[in-house]
Amino acid sequence: MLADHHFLLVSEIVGARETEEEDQTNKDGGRKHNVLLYPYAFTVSYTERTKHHCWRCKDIIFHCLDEAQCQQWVQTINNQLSLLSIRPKRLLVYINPYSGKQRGKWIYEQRVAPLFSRASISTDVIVTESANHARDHLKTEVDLKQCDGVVCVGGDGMFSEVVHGLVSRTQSDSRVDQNQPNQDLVPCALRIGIIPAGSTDCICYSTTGTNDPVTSALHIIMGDSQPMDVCSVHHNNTFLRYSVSLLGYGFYGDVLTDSERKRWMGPSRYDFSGLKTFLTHQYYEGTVAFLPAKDNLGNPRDKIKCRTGCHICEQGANNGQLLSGDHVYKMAEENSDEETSGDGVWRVIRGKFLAINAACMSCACPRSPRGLSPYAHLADGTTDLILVRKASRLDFLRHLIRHTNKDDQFDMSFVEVHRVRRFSFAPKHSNVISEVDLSETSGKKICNQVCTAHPNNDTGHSNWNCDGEILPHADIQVSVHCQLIRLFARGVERGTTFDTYTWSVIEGSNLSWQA
Ligand SMILES: CCCCCCCCCCCCC/C=C/[C@@H](O)[C@H](COP(=O)(O)O)NC(C)=O
Ligand SMILES: Nc1ncnc2c1ncn2[C@@H]1O[C@H](COP(=O)(O)OP(=O)(O)O)[C@@H](O)[C@H]1O
Ligand SMILES: [Ca+2]
Repeated sequence: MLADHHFLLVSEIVGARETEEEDQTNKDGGRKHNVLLYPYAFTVSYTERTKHHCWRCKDIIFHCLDEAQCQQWVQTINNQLSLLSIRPKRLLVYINPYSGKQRGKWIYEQRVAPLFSRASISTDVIVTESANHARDHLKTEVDLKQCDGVVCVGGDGMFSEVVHGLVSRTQSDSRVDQNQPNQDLVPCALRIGIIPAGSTDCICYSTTGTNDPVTSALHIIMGDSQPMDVCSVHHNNTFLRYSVSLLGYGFYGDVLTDSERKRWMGPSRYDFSGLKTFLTHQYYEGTVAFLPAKDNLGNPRDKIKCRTGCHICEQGANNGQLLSGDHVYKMAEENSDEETSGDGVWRVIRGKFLAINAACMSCACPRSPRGLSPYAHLADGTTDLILVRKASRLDFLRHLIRHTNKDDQFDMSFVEVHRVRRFSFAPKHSNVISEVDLSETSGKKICNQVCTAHPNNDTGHSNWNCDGEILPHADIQVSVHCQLIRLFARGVERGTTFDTYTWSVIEGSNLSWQA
């Protein structure tokens, strides 16, 4: 072999192959003498980090004296890779051809499939024909033992379909009843990969640090694994949906409701509906009850970001956030003497809100690079509950704009934020008796609220935006299920000076990180 040195970690190699003739002359053009001295060559593809959390697949060509040596190198490298059991070998791929700018199929075929084939991954590809095609296929038809993971090509809605399919299938295979709000759910065995091709791509961005299809494909190939929390949403004792990113009532619910009628506009429908909803300036009255998270999981303003190998998420998993163990929890009215920082005390807040948002992860996306709750964690078993009370248009605008820059959107008198394990909401004008009782085992009614019957149930209510789907009920109960699913991702890697600083504060030592 030629003495041109390259160090490659096996764990960062995508695959090896004998170099095609055109590659030898094109890519290795500057080294024509190599071809004469060493006529045989093989190419090793590997991942390289570039800017802004993006990864690229690079090639190195190695030259050999004889063909047998060349083949042996290729075989040895690929054998080593096949021993890495964390890497997927068979994937089930769902493509939503209508996501975002309708480029999902092109993105997959042109940018992702060639990488999978380099990594010797075999795929079953399904282009969906209607909404819920992927969900129902996973729920009933697929033999899950026949693949090592599921990949969705699309936006947050498509990811949500795959989560619903996999989580529901796992529960029904284990005979677990999803309708019980207190039920501990069985974690899904298969990992999920997201190839971003949607309108918001918040889940991909929050778990990889970017919305780049090639980066996501490389995380899948490397067999990365990132556990993630899932919220279950119930109305009384009926299961409604799961949520992994944003549950938003008021502003984000209204933006979504309006934007659904404008799907033809593509991703810019959210800007249009966002402006319209902002100008409408509607507020909603209701009662929020929540169970705060344990103190060791930090708080939404502690400036500790969730990063690869996050210690807060590790604590969350160790806390044993089993929902069925909640019987010791009791109830405290707001402003009561009850110790509210300790675990186990429900709090109740009544008011008029412009928005009620629960962010189970940062919800960072290209529109808001720090996200709705910049210090929320992917896998700690909690969600950050953000209450935006009635305020002037100008103040609300200042709050919204802060999502797009570096200023603290929570540092405003009408905004409060709590890290919670469970919460519930009851709108004021409801024609049902809203019974917010999440703790069946306690035998105590946590919050009983008899609301005034309203003649027209359509007025005075917003809708919940549940990861981009509109929920049919305003009064809901939400529980966070710690680390219920896993993604082919590793969380956002450290890299900036600020992150390194935060890290050293947590660890009490000066650890640095090379990106
Ligand atoms: C005046 C300036 C206002 C700017 C405010 C910017 C805040 C943006 C925060 C966005 C948080 C998005 C959370 C993710 C939601 C997705 O699940 C959902 C569905 O995304 P999808 O259509 O499936 O890609 N998208 C929306 C916008 O509701
Ligand atoms: N073939 C299809 N035809 C119509 N709708 C589909 C199809 N496949 C998936 N969907 C639905 O399209 C919606 C939006 O998908 P998503 O991938 O999130 O795109 P976007 O980010 O643009 O909203 C989801 O609710 C999903 O269930
Ligand atoms: Ca979380």
